[in-house]
Amino acid sequence: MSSSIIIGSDHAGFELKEKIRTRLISEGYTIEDAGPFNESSVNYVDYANKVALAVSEARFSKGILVCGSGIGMSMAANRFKGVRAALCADLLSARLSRQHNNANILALGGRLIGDVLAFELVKTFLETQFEEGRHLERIQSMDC
Ligand SMILES: O=C(CO)[C@H](O)[C@H](O)[C@H](O)COP(=O)(O)O
Repeated sequence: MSSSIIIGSDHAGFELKEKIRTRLISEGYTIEDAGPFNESSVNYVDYANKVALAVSEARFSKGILVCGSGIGMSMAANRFKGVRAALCADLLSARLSRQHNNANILALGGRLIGDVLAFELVKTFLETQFEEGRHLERIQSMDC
């Protein structure tokens, strides 16, 4: 299924972002790359803001953010209304972030996980549906 996704990183996540972007394009996804476009040191908050604003404004349904640990990206992204960014490093967390939390941004630690796990995390995140029901009221109570 083709879908429009926005992706961003900092310098520490650049290499993994490029690999994820290439893989998703090959699978038929339309990808907006928020940058950066080289490995020069940058402020991860700048790129978290670009991706999170795009998702918050519903210009993209999902986003992917990659930095060294994923922590800073998730912190920054979750400051935006309507954004539910999940930092994941295992497949069950990635699945539950979608089923229970309707996460719309996946944060990854480019210095902490390998390519194979990263691809599986992205696949799980993009292909798992939100279960709604009891979870919807909980999310709505976050007023986000
Ligand atoms: O989560 C982060 C910031 O809180 C990321 O890991 C950054 O990529 C990391 O801090 C960058 O570190 P660097 O020493 O400036 O490369």
